[in-house]
Amino acid sequence: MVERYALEPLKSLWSLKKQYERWLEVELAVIRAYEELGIAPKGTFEKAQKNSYINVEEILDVEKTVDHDVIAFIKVATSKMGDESRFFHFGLTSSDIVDTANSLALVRATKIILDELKSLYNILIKKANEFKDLPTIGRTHGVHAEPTSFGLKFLSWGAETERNIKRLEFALDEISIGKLSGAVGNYANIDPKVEELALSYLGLKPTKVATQVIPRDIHALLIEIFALIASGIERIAIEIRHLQKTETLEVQEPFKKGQRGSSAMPHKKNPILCERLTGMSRVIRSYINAALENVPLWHERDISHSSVERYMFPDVTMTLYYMISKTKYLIENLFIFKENVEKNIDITKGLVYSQRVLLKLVEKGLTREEAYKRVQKIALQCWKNKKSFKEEVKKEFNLLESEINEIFNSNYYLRNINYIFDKFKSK
Ligand SMILES: O=C(O)C[C@H](Nc1ncnc2c1ncn2[C@@H]1O[C@H](COP(=O)(O)O)[C@@H](O)[C@H]1O)C(=O)O
Repeated sequence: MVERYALEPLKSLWSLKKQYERWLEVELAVIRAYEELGIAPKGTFEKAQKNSYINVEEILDVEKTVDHDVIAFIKVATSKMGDESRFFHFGLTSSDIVDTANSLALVRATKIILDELKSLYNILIKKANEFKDLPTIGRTHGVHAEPTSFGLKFLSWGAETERNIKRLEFALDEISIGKLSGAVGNYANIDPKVEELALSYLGLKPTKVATQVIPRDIHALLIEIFALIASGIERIAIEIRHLQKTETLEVQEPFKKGQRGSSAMPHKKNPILCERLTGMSRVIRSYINAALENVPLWHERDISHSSVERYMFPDVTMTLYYMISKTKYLIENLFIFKENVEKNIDITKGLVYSQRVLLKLVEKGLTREEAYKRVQKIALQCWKNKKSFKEEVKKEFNLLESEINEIFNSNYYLRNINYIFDKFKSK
């Protein structure tokens, strides 16, 4: 992970020290279960907990010799224990510890991300309501289409965030599993009751069917949903970048006191945060492939997924957490230039009302084909000669002044906006 983007509390969650502490948490939960089930003598858990020892440097030093990270951990963790060490890692394989501890880390990281996502959702919905009644030009293919509500942009992002919250809650439930079923996942050397009880202490459920590891499709889904969330944020960032173009200037991302836009051009305020969010989204999406390639492992497992996950889990969760936090700041502090929003509706001199002219003529008895041809003809002339479409419509068609004014009115396009907002609320 790039230090520049590493935010607490996720940064320390992925430290090596915290990783060993989670491994110990799992090992101790198993000892507690052994004691509870009468397999280990009373007091074993308390002694094991008291005498367990973690020292990152010492573990790394032992690893240099044994070239096996879990074995190095076990050696150091039990180095100050007495007889209770007999129950440490008893009947377990390394991945019982690593995978269960990974689940703990992912559950904790996902809960932090979920809270942040819910907070972003609230900010988006607040902005949606604030700008619900502000007309803006809707653009399709980058070309002015028809007026719409400025608040609807925020509502659309909020609705997407709401879907992503539900998806992430599903993935969180799916990843809330551990496995303590031994070398090939068949409980040959461990009683399934130990797994059930130990995992319950950790707030996890047993994996329904495991090999030596928890199946990687479960992790892949989580990464895909993280990538979906990142892409949703990129959608927001791209909209803001487009709306911040000099020619458009409807919005501007926050620009702090003392901030400088360009080393060369002092006049500039660039959408640097939105561009960063766009780039980060690419990085997160790029992990989808690796996550999917982790799914087909050899036989009861191979360990090709492990190195991938050392990058992927911290990188994806930390980057996403950074992205959501910054998007909250971005939306809360976004400059919205209402005058430009309103002004831009009219830069095509009324062409954006062409459909309403067409429909009025059909209402008055023209065929659709005839009406389309006649409206398109004057619309294209107006486009070419930069003439007012409203004035040409007045000249060309026999319409009442009141009908013309009703047609060329951006507020008309907001007539169902409350319906849309209510429909969203009532889901
Ligand atoms: O309980 C066991 O250990 C069983 C063993 N399977 C293993 N399970 C978990 N870890 C293992 C396993 N094998 C190796 N290692 C150690 O994993 C580390 C992998 O390092 P990296 O590829 O850098 O992520 C690296 O430190 C490896 O030494 C098996 O033979 O099935």
